[in-house]
Amino acid sequence: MEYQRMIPVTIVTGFLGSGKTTLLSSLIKSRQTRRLALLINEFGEVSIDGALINDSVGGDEHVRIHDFPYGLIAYGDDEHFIPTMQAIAGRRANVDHVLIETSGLALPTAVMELLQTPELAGDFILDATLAVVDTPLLLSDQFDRDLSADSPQAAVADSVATLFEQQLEYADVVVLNKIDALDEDALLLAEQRVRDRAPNVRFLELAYNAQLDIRLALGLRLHQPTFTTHNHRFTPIPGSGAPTLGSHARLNGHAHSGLAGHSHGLTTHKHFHEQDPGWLSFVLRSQEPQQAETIKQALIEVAKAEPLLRCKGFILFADQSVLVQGVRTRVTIGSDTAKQSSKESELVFIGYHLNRNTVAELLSKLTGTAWK
Ligand SMILES: Nc1nc2c(ncn2[C@@H]2O[C@H](COP(=O)(O)OP(=O)(O)OP(=O)(O)O)[C@@H](O)[C@H]2O)c(=O)[nH]1
Repeated sequence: MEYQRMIPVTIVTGFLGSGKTTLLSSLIKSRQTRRLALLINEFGEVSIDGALINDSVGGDEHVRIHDFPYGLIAYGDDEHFIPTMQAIAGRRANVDHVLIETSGLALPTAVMELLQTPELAGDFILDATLAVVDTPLLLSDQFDRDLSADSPQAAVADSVATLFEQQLEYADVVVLNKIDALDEDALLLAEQRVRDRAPNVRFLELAYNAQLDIRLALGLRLHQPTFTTHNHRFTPIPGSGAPTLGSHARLNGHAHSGLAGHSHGLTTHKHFHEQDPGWLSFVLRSQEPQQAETIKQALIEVAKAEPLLRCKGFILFADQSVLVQGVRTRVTIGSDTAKQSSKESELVFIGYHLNRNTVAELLSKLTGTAWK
């Protein structure tokens, strides 16, 4: 039988808004000669990430994007994942690496399992699973449980913490992101918090401005059958100027052997998070032009008042549509403008038991414009 090269797959996971798409965009820019296929999965019904990555690709024929809105990649009810992967396998001569961005509410296990099914196992091999962490949120206890009361807020915190911990648990590599304003002590504390939650993580990497050296992200071969027990070493990026974490020595010596696959009992795990009906996403639209500062403050107020974890989309100002990104109460109005002119603002909201009418009313009141 003719030998067929297995195509390596990297899964990029991480909680809502941790910076997966931004990180992938920067990886694409540093791809050099690698030919990439990207599968982008979002929880919301409107694909924002796919559009942003498409902008980064800018017509590069060696990078192909496959968009999966609706957030349910790799579940039984997703009929596109296996055919898409098979089509990628069909053009294997032109694909060096597959990157899969899961939705911020997904565990990577569903994808990991599917890679082992008969339809895909002969063509793909898991390279590594990366979990991207919003480090400032980790440091401000936003992924901690609220043990103080049996309240709706505690339920949100509990659901967030569970998901966050499990994303870390299944990761080979944890990427500390959004660290541009953090000092060494803060980084060490963040490392400790990750290790407390996920002692088996093999690598911890630092992404300044959502940039990761591509050699630390792709081609890690952490799941190759030929791997035998060995020590890992952390090698600082040459010339990057990035400080190393003081305790990187502890990253060495995490022993694994044989197949080196995850021993997390994948088949027994119920992927309940994406099926947890508490997590909701909806889109609100407005036809009236918005004011930048007003909409920004309004979104911050909504995030303070309601269980809103993420919002993103394009806002129509007087003469153009501009990207808006909200991660909890941190809202930024970007410099990116929509490629296609739009006659309305369109925002995706994601939250836990988030009420659409309440958000629409609040946003309408705070902006003095109709949102529905
Ligand atoms: N300051 C700073 N902001 C960042 C960094 N990485 C990402 N962001 C911002 O964080 C927000 C969310 O980034 P995304 O890349 O869309 O996050 P995501 O994980 O893909 O989000 P979801 O797909 O919705 O889960 C955006 O406003 C980014 O500009 C970083 O390293 N530093």
